[in-house]
Amino acid sequence: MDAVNKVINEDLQKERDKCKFNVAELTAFLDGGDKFTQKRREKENRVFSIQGLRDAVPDEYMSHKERYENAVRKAVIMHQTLGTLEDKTLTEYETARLALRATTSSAIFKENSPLMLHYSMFANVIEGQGDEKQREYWLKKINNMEIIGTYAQTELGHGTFIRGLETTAEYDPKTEEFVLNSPKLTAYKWWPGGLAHTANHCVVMAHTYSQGKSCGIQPFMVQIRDLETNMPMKGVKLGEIGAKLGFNTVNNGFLGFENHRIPRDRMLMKNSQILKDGTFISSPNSKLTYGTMVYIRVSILGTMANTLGRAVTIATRYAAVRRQSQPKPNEPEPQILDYVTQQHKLFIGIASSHAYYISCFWLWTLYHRVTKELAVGNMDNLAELHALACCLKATTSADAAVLVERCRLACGGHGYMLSSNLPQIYANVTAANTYEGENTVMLLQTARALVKAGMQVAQGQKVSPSMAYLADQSKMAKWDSSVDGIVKGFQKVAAGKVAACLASLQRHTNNGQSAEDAWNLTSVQLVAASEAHARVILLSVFKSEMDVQTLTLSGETRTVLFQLVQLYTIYWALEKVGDLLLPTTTTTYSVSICDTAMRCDGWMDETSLFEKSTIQTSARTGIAGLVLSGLVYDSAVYPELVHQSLTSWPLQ
Ligand SMILES: CC(C)(COP(=O)(O)OP(=O)(O)OC[C@H]1O[C@@H](n2cnc3c(N)ncnc32)[C@H](O)[C@@H]1OP(=O)(O)O)[C@@H](O)C(=O)NCCC(=O)NCCSC(=O)CCCC(=O)O
Ligand SMILES: Cc1cc2nc3c(=O)[nH]c(=O)nc-3n(C[C@H](O)[C@H](O)[C@H](O)COP(=O)(O)OP(=O)(O)OC[C@H]3O[C@@H](n4cnc5c(N)ncnc54)[C@H](O)[C@@H]3O)c2cc1C
Repeated sequence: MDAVNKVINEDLQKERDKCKFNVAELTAFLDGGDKFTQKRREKENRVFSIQGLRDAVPDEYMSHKERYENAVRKAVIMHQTLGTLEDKTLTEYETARLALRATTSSAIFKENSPLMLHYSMFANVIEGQGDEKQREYWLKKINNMEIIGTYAQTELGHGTFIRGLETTAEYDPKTEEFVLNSPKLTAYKWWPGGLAHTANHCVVMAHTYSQGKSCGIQPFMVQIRDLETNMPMKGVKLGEIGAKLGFNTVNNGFLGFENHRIPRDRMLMKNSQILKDGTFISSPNSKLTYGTMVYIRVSILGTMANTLGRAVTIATRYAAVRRQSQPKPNEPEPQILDYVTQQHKLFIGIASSHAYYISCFWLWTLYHRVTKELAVGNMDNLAELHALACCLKATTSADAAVLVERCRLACGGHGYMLSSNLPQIYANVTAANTYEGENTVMLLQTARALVKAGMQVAQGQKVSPSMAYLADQSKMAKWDSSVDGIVKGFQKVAAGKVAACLASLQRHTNNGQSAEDAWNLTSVQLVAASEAHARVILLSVFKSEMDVQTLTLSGETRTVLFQLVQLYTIYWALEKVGDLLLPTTTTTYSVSICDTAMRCDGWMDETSLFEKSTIQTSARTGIAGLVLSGLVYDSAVYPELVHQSLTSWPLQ
């Protein structure tokens, strides 16, 4: 340890010495307690002490094939090292929490492991979709690595639209088998990780038919390669999809079927069944088939916390050791960390990473509760979980990608070097904007739930807890610049946007548009409403969970954590200041600006501005007026926000 300390850069050491809180306490807080920090370290020490996991040559100097082989080699060592560490004494929540923090894999694979999908979606889909017998049979093989699997859903022609999948599984009662086919090129599975050369089994989502009728999309366990030779099974076509921005060691592949037969019991039958004679028994809720995606969307919040945490750690350390320019003559060049603009770039990354951890733990708790409810047939909270997972997955992955790129830029030229690892981290993080549900599509899913909730509020009905604030708007006091006050402001913004969406949908349908066209015409606002809702959740959960969870921490640690909460909140208040300063009462702006098409319960309806080109000029003038009146309306708030942001960002 002494030897290591001696080579630590002097500036970095000075920064560390300035720390006013107990680092071990904060670490244990994030891990969920000392016991878990210890478990995590044990895992890390085992992995990091293995010489064979260090690359002799940097990945980027290897050929594509060498990189893949090197990744497989390391994945095998990782499994041999960690495979036995499963701790039966932990609850599901604790295991998930530990897995979130113990991300040894990201230190070993720059572009992820070829077994990534085996551990995540493949194992989870058997857990969630298999009946008891199937779970018992397959999970043992999965845990022992007797088989290696992946999750094959996306096709060349369809990723988002699952109901449009073209792979078919037709039941043949004579042989009690399903016959799998890829009728067209667009029906080929395209993207699954590990499919190209690694996996010998996969769960295939296929459009299922029995007795000449569609039984919807169902999951099937399919052996795709011979376990001895690793060659494709009869009627199976496999290959690699090609080079990508990142994920190059994940071995993403394609898969096609030609009359490939599998036994009846390979359909995962926890939710839907096909009996021997071909009778189809449908799931109590067709969306249960999509359960694995919900699981991964929840875990993506943790992935974003870790990934952003890595990037901002690299960039902040760099900012401590890098010196540049000479603002004061005859004085040494300052550390770039002393520039407030540099702090502005980096500290929001630190705050966001913490916000995502906290939100992820919170969402896991809901996930585990809903999973338990589903096990006893209670579907009441599935829609809320889905709506939260979608918008939080989309918002955190979009923000994390922006912030990681900002970290890269904050390292100047060195951030452009692969040796900084920031380009690879960016490639990983930006992928999350697309995989597991493309972000716009995810936001539109949450928007569906928001629109429903908005209509329920209008009819005086109760809505789900995370959307209850939509009903409280009239009672709500004016927002202010405290953290809780800003959360209220964001609730007003989201409620206003939802109301504007409802009005726009109504107007379009009144004008004779179909519900689908009205939805499409309103979709830019729907996405904005959904994002605003996600901001409400992220801000309010960060604050409220911190309030409760930090009670036992020392004053110094609490202080720094609440500085992060404050920083995160003020940052987003300033980012969305236009939204926050728009007046939310009908009295602040009037019909005369550009007629009722522009307003909805006092909220500006942006679509109508674009649509009504004839009134665009007057509408623009109107916006200026609105913003001005907004400033008057909240004149006390804005300067205070700016002041607070400037004084609280440079954390001690
Ligand atoms: C776009 C949607 C969400 C819905 O599409 P749709 O065809 O309009 O759906 P629908 O059948 O009409 O249903 C709409 C209805 O279904 C509900 N719903 C949709 N998904 C869920 C869910 N998971 N849980 C609970 N409910 C769900 C929606 O809320 C709608 O409900 P509503 O009608 O409003 O009451 C869906 O098809 C979807 O999830 N698409 C995204 C595909 C995706 O995520 N693929 C992931 C592939 S695997 C992968 O990327 C691995 C990456 C690697 C890694 O993880 O590391
Ligand atoms: C790195 C990576 C790993 C992956 N791993 C796997 C895997 O292991 N297994 C697997 O099955 N899949 C995997 N995928 C596939 C991934 O899940 C899909 O790419 C994703 O679901 C998006 O689908 P798509 O590619 O068809 O995009 P599209 O749906 O074609 O999206 C293209 C554009 O169309 C827009 N769009 C589409 N539909 C709508 C709509 N209804 N309303 C508004 N806009 C819309 C989108 O917003 C987007 O801008 C992976 C993808 C990546 C990038």
